[in-house]
Amino acid sequence: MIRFENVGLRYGMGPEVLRDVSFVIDRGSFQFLTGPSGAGKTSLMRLLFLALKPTRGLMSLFDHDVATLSRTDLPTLRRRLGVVFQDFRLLDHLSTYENVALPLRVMGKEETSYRTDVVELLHWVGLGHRVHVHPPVLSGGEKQRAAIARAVITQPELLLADEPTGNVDPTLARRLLRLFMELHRLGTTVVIATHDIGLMDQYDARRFVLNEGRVHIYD
Ligand SMILES: Nc1ncnc2c1ncn2[C@@H]1O[C@H](COP(=O)(O)OP(=O)(O)OP(=O)(O)O)[C@@H](O)[C@H]1O
Repeated sequence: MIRFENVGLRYGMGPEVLRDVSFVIDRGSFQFLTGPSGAGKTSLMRLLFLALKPTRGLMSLFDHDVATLSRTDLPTLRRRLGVVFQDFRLLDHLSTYENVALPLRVMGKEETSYRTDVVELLHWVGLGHRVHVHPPVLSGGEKQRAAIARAVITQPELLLADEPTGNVDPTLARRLLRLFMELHRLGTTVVIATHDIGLMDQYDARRFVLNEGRVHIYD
C-alpha cells in the first residue's frame, strides 16, 4: 500500500531531515512511528498525507508514484485517507457535529444516512455534551477528540494520526487507542506517530523508530 525506497527530504536549502528511508507498509497493517523530538516524525507523516513530496528516492501510495501525481490525482487520493493533524485543523465556523460530518458531506452523502453515526461517535470519544458548540470553546483535548472523530468517521483505507493522544489523560488515551484498533479490525491500515511509550505498550504492533532522519523497524 505504501512503499519508500531511499527517500530523502529536506526543507528548502536546509539539511536532510529524512535520509535513506526505506520500508513497505502492507494493506491492513498497524504501526507506531516514534522517536525523539525533532527526529522527523511529523515530516514523515507530511509525506504520507501528501502535503510534501520527497526530495529524493521513490515513494508510492496506493500504487501511485507520488512524483508523477497530477493536480487532479491529489484530492482523489486524499479522500482515501483519514488524517489527525497535530494542530487539529478544525473549522471554527462549523459546530463539532458539522466538523465531524464534513468528510461525509463532501462525499455527497445524505445527512439522514449518517446523523446517528456522527452523534454516536461523538459520544464514544466523550464529546456527547459538545455536539453543537464550535471549536473555539473546546479545550485542547476536546479539539483533539473532534479531530480524531472526523478522521475515522469515513472508515478510511489509511489512517494517519500525529500525536493523537498528546492532549488527553491516560484513561482517555486508552479509549482512543481502542477506537484505532477497532478501525484496524475493520480493515483500515493505521500509522500513529507518538512519543507515548505507555500507549505503544498496550498494542503489539510494528514500531518505526526514527532517529536523526533514519528509520529502524522493530517487528
Ligand atoms: N517547515 C519546516 N521548515 C524547515 N525545517 C523544518 C520544518 N519542519 C520541520 N523542520 C525540521 O525538520 C526536523 C524534523 O522535524 P519534525 O517536526 O519532522 O520532527 P518530529 O520528530 O515530528 O518532532 P516533534 O516530536 O518535536 O514533533 C527538525 O530539525 C525541524 O527543525
